[in-house]
Amino acid sequence: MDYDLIIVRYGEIGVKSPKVRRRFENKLISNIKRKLKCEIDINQGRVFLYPENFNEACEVLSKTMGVVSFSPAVSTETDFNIIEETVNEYVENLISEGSFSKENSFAIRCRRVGTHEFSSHEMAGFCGSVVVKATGAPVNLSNPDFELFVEVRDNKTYIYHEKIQGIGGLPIGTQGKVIALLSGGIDSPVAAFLMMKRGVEVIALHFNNYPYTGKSNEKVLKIVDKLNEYSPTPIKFYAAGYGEYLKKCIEDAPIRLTCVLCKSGMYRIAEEIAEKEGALAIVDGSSLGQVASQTLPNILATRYPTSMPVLSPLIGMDKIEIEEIGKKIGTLDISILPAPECTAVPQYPETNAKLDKVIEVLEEIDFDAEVKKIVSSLEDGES
Ligand SMILES: Nc1ncnc2c1ncn2[C@@H]1O[C@H](COP(=O)(O)OP(=O)(O)OP(=O)(O)O)[C@@H](O)[C@H]1O
Repeated sequence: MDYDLIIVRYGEIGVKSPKVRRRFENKLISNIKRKLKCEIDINQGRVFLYPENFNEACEVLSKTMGVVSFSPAVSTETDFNIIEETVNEYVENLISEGSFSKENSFAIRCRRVGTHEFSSHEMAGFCGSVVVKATGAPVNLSNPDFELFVEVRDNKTYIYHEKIQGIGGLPIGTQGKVIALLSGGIDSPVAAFLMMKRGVEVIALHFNNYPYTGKSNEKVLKIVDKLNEYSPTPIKFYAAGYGEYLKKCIEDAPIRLTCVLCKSGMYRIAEEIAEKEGALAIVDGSSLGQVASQTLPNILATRYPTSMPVLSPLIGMDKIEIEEIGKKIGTLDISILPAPECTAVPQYPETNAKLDKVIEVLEEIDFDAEVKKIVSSLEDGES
């Protein structure tokens, strides 16, 4: 099919006040433009894209936050004779591509914006009769095999047959920045993705537990690369060397508390980076009860030293639900690549941490000084 343009629909942006809406629309357009060189118009709640390569454009739109659905379309003038010609040509192309035949029942779905001497119902009836005349296919308005969409907007009319689903959400960059704790496991990439979908710019922070895990950051960098497919700009990546701090926790604190102290340190360091980067929250992949560190007492104890909000978008999800999202967005395949387990995890990790005891231990290990040390030696850079 020789398309002229792609019609892009966005959802929640449409219900904002005009000022906010304009800002969100501009962000959506600039995000698309960062990934795709093409002319873009915006009009009456729709974005119109005029790409050179339609496959590439569809690929970009399917990974752009804020896009609810999109349709490659042909455009024509709002004139019955020209519409008849265009519908005939469109249907001919569909038949030769094998996507429609006279055996398929069909319906015309018409929308109309502007002032015209016909109703959308009349236009649908007209286009339906054109298709019947050309193909002999039966009309079925309630349960058709095939739908052809005719969208009349003032003096322009658009014809398309596909509504390709996008991710939805809000354009990245409309909701500020967060620091996402990215482990290389299954959950944290999904958590980061869900926050990106709500319009935040994510800065990734990984803790390298070497020598208690492998030395390489390769796996987590692959995950960042995958998340980059959904981001208009490359995600900034920080890697913190965490082995020395873990050694201190193991040697100088009750062994059962290692995971609690490990997580507390992550949040505190994330908070320091957030302040430097102008981020207003921390995101992690906690899911209640999934592992020892994710019980309610431990969540309270680990977050205590941090005053910044820690957002856990997976907190109420089951592992299967999380894995399904990971699969859909392409991070799961990377997350399940083999990697050494962390050997700093004690045999019996604390699942019922007592806050006053944790506070006491944090003082004993001079937590703040440890955090400072790690922050000052951070490696940062774009992934
Ligand atoms: N090495 C790490 N670097 C950065 N963040 C981490 C690291 N380890 C854990 N986290 C953060 O803490 C969250 C909870 O980690 P935990 O190890 O308790 O659970 P998990 O189910 O193994 O998480 P994941 O599947 O994301 O690895 C992770 O989702 C992630 O956000």
